[in-house]
Amino acid sequence: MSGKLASSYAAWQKLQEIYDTQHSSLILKDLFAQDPARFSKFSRTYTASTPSVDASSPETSIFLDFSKNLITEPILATLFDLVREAEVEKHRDEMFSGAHINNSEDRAVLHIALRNLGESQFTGIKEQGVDEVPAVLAHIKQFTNAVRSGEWKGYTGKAIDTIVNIGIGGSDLGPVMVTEALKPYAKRDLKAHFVSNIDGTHIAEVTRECNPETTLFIIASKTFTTQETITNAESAKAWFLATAKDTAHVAKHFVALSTNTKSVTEFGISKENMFQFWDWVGGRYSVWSAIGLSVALVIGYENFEALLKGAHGMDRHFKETPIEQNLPVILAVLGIWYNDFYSAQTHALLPYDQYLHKFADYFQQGDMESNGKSVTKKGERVNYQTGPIIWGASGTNGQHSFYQLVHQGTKLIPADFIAPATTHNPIEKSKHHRILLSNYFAQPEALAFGKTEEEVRAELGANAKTEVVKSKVFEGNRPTNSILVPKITPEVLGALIAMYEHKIFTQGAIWGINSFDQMGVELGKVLAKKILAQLGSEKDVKGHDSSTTGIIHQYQKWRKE
Ligand SMILES: O=P(O)(O)OC[C@H]1O[C@H](O)[C@H](O)[C@@H](O)[C@@H]1O
Repeated sequence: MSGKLASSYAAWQKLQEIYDTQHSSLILKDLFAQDPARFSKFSRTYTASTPSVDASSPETSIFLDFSKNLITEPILATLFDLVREAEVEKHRDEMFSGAHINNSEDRAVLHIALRNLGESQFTGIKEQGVDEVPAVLAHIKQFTNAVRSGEWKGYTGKAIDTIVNIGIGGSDLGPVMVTEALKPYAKRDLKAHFVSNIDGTHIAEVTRECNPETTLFIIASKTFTTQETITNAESAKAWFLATAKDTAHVAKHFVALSTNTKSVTEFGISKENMFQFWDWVGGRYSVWSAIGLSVALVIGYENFEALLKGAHGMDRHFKETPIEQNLPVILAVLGIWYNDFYSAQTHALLPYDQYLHKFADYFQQGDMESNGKSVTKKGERVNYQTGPIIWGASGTNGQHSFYQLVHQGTKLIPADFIAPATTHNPIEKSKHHRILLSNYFAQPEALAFGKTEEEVRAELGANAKTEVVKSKVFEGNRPTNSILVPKITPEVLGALIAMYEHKIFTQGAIWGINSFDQMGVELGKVLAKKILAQLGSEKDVKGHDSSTTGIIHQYQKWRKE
C-alpha cells in the first residue's frame, strides 16, 4: 500500500511549475504549426494478437489520437515521470498478483482473472475462487445454450422468450450497456428487460410486457442484500406466483447471480440455479463475472467469451507495454493534467455510435464510484482534485444539446470522441455513417482550432455589428482525444471497457486513493432505512433537521395510498 499524496512527488511539483509558466502559451494552433510530426508523435495503436469472432471485422484494434491535447513532449515526459514516481507499475503488478489492494475492505481486485481464459499468466493467484472461474463459465455456457435453444422450459412447457435482469449499480449498468452495445449480435426473438429502480413503476411497466409462462427473472446482486433488488425480486416473484401458483415453479423462472449463497437459497432459489462469483469482483467491474449472464443470454456464449478475450488482450497490453506506449496510462495522465492543473471539473465521453449510448452512464459508476474519494489509502485528506465528473451522450445528439457550452462556454471540458470506422448498419450505402463520422472528425477540429474574430469579420463583412461578431468567435484550444476502432465487435468492446478500467486504476494509483471501495454510498442508505420506519405518522418523524422533518411532513399531508 502506498497511499502517498500525489502532490508530494517531484514530478507533480514540476508539472505545477510548467503549468504556471507555460499554460498561456500552450495553444493548439501554434503547437500544430510548429511541429508537422505532432500527429505521429501523439498517437498510438493497440492491436490484439488474436482475430475476432466476427469474420467481417477480424481486427481488434484501438487507435488513439491524443495530439489535440494541451501538451508538449516535455510535458508528456513529466507526466510519465509522475507515473514512475507513483510506482503505478508496481501497484498494477500487485493487482495482477492478487494482493489485497482494496485495503479498507481487505480484498484482492481480480476482475482481470475473470477474463484470463485458460492462459497460465495469473495461475499464481491463490485467492479463493480464482480456480472456480472456468466452472462458472461452463455453467453460464450450458445454461445460456439451454435457454437460447428452447431446451429450458417454463412451468407450462413453453420455451423462454423474455429475460428480466433485476439488479442495480454494477449489477445493472454493465449488462445494460453491453447488451445495447452488442445488439447486432443479439438473438432478436429473446426480449431483454432490465429493472433497477426501487420505484415500483419500473417493475410494474416491465411485468406488463411479460408472460409468466415464458419469462426468466435473473436476480443480480453481489451481496443479495441490496434493498432495491431484493424488493423488486420479491415483487417479481409475487407477480409470477399470482399466475403460476405453485412455488415449485420458481425453479424454472428465477436464477440468481451472487456471492451470497445463504441469502439466495433463503429467497427460494436453489443452488443449481445460482451463478457464483467472489468478493474480489467489485460491483462496477462485475460484468465479466456471472453478472454478465444476461449479456451471454442475449448475444450467445461465444460472443460473451469474445468480449472477455477482448478485455484480456487489453489487460496484457496494460501489464506488458512500456508506459510511453500504454493506452490506459496515456489517457490517465492526460486526465490528470486537466483535472489537477487546469482545474477541469468534468470529463465527457462522446461515442459516435448509437449502440454505445449507455457508455457514459456505465463509466459514470465505473469512474466516479472508483475515484470519487478524498482521503488517501493511509487516511490523509488529499490537497488536490481526484476523480472527475463523468458525463456524456452519443453523438450527434449531444451536438444539438450541450455542445454549445463545450465550444463557447467558460468551462474547460476535456472529451473523448469514440467511433467505429465501420457501422453495423450500412444503410443507404453507409451514407448515415459517413455523415456521422464527418461530425466525429469535425467536432474535435472545431474545438481545437476554433474561429478567430478576423475570420468571422471576413465572413460577415465590414458592416457587421461587433456584438454579432463576438458571439460567433470560437476561442478553440479545447482538448480532445479521438479514439477510433475498426468496428464495435465483442472483442473491441471488451478492449475498450478494459482500457477505461485501467485508466481509472492508473489515476487512482497516482492520487494514492483506494479505487475499489465505495463507502460514500452507505450513509444515505442508513438514513433511508431510519426514515422508512418513521413514514407512517407525523409524530414518528424524529431526530432530523427542520428541512428534512418539514419535507417529510409535507409528503405525509399530500399522500394518498
Ligand atoms: O450487486 P449488489 O450487491 O446488489 O450491489 C449493487 C450496487 O450497489 C452498491 O450500493 C454499490 O454502490 C455498487 O457498487 C453496487 O454495484
